[in-house]
Amino acid sequence: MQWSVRRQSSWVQLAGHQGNFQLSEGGEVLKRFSEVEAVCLQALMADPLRPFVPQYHGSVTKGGESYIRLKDLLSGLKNPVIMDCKMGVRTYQEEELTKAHTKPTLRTDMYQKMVKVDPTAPTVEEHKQRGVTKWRYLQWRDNTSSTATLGFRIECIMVRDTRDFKKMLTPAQVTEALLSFTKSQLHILVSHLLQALDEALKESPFFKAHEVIGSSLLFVHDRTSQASIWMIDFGKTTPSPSSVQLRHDVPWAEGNREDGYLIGLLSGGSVCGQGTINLVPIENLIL
Ligand SMILES: O=P(O)(O)O[C@H]1[C@H](O)[C@@H](OP(=O)(O)O)[C@H](OP(=O)(O)O)[C@@H](OP(=O)(O)O)[C@H]1O
Ligand SMILES: Nc1ncnc2c1ncn2[C@@H]1O[C@H](COP(=O)(O)OP(=O)(O)O)[C@@H](O)[C@H]1O
Repeated sequence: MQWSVRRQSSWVQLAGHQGNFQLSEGGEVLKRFSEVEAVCLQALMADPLRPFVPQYHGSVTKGGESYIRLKDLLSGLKNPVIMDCKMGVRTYQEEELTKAHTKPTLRTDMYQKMVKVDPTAPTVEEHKQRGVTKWRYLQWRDNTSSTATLGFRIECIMVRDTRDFKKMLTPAQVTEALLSFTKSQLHILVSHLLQALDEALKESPFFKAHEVIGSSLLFVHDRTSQASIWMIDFGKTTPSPSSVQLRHDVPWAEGNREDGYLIGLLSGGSVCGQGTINLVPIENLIL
């Protein structure tokens, strides 16, 4: 996942794969087609979670590429503030672990991403091979972020503001402005939206029957009364085996398929509720 901010007019892509999205007409975005994601979105359109999922309009082929058509969640917002939180206690599928054990493929790009963050993270052997398996990389990312402990991690926050900052002089002033602004929205997000989402998840046949891996909650507000939370990215969300009844609120152990989604929702809600937003280092706020 890149910490990228790409802007096409007012549209912003906070995270995710480069080149996966295209802005389309009529308040839609196009996301590179994935069968797994399309099947999930189709099912979600008839599920209690529908109000929390961008409207799905089927697929389209453009320039020889297939895309999923989604409602543009930023459409109509002048100065959106967006936060992408990746949910769950792990971001790799169990199949990735099996592959790492049985048929390991070494990824040089992931080794390089790892070394860039922490040159001491790879083992002696990984340094020698200049590669790590995808499972090893994703697990390392989970363990070195809040994913494994809190059940979610903040991928990126973006604040756009057209207020006049010219006379805002000191770092303290800027910090205070940012924090007070974000804080004032937390109340809305926590008390209303997170609770409503929690209730919808508990009612949802889709949620009961799916292992939700690597999916994000996209928080969007525009500093007015408009605030929303959206479930996005179902590229690694798959039906759980019929023999497994997922709870979503217990830790993962190999074979139990648990994703820990509700652990993340609960801890995210309590972090926000206490107003302790210092979980997000200031340098990660992109203006
Ligand atoms: O965020 P960083 O540390 O860059 O790592 C990324 C994210 O984990 C991506 O997950 P997501 O799409 O949920 O953000 C994952 O894509 P997958 O969805 O394919 O697992 C990428 O795997 P590769 O696409 O194999 O590189 C991996 O390189
Ligand atoms: N329907 C949407 N409307 C507006 N922005 C979106 C929408 N879906 C995704 N995005 C933006 O794109 C980013 C990456 O989305 P995601 O589905 O996670 O991509 P990937 O599968 O490549 O990881 C999000 O963080 C968000 O900023």
